[in-house]
Amino acid sequence: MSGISPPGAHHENFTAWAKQQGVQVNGVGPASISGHGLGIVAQRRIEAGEVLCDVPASVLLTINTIPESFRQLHKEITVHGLLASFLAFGGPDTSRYSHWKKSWPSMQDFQESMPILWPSFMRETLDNDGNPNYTLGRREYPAFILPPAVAGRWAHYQMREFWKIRDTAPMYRQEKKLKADWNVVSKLFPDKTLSEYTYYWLIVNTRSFYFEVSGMKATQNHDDRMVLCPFVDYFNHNDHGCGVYFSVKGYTVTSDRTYDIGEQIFTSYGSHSNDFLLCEYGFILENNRHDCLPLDDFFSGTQINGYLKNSLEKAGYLGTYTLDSDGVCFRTQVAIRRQALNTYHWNKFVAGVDSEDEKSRVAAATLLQNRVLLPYEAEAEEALQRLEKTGDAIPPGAKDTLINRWKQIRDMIQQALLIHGGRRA
Ligand SMILES: C[S@@+](CC[C@H](N)C(=O)[O-])C[C@H]1O[C@@H](n2cnc3c(N)ncnc32)[C@H](O)[C@@H]1O
Repeated sequence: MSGISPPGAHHENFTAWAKQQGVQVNGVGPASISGHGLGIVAQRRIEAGEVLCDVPASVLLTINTIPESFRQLHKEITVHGLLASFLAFGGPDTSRYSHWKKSWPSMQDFQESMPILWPSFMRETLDNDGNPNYTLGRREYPAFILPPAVAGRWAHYQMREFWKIRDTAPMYRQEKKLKADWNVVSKLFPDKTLSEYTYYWLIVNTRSFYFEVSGMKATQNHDDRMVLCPFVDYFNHNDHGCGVYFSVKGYTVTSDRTYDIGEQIFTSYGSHSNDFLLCEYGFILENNRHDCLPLDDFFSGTQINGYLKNSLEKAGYLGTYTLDSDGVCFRTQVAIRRQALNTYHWNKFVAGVDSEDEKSRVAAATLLQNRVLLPYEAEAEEALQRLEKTGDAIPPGAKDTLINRWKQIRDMIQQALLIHGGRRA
């Protein structure tokens, strides 16, 4: 099949090692797949419901696999941070994993794909020529080239309140987590560099699986119940994919449908939007049934008056506003109508009474268009224009991904403008 080639010696060695450790592999194997790094392909026709691989718990890398003496050095650290520290600085105790380590992507791969590693100017406003610009001219319109749902910044004048980075944005939460972990680890290994640590931290970020093992505190953060699972970490993600099941015995991957020989087989990492996938895994899907855009910023801070906000809260409709290929969600419709309609009509809408007259419908559609959809569309148009002009300071992989992502965002918004009556096809 086009774009699929043999994986190379490191991966053959790793697969042989994994099998020696008790990993059972059935009718599938790793391959190099263009645009996907390594992935898993069918080596024969696969039927639905077949077990494709089975990884015994004894082979997993968990906090319990890490020698007690190494673990004890790290007093307060996340499981993520500890696994990364062990892989980076665990010395001879990690030699068992040498074949596995050689099967992983390089730091350069991460620099191309992971927003957290992209050059810092990419977080700044770009001027009309696509150059970083910290002091915009009066006639210039600013643009941020990282999507708001990744970096938490907006350039559109209506969203200036969010000009400053929101520390709740996914990329900044990720940075905060890395910084906190490195704060612990750098004191234990003062001669090591942040770059060495970051590489393994991102390996754990992009390749770990949810698991519960004894020794994890009951209070352990749900997001931090993670382990590394050899071979299963070769599977790439799709919005439909094979089931990955865990039990105390280990992990099993079972085929969700039939596959032809040479076809790539995916698992699903979860119901993630493309902005989430970009931030956490460094890629986006061309078609993603879970894709959506959060709209909460349009109803936060001074975007909405306190009284209306309180009534939304009382009614259980404050926050979690989204837009997807079907338009804006019902919660968003409720929040818009809280601002566009009087309380009587709003209460009727919330109660599901279909009493909306033409005047109310137009008022809600206009507000949605002017407050949310047009500013978001302008954000996308400006980002795309600047991106087209940026030179080679942006890693080529990053530029392609961002252009594709902003186009998806723009398409979703334009679709919503059609659905909600703001624009004709
Ligand atoms: C668990 S690993 C999967 C194996 C990985 N492709 C490799 O080369 O080792 C997760 C990483 O694979 C890549 N990936 C997963 N699904 C992808 C997809 N649908 N398209 C492109 N890259 C994908 C991303 O780089 C992601 O961070």
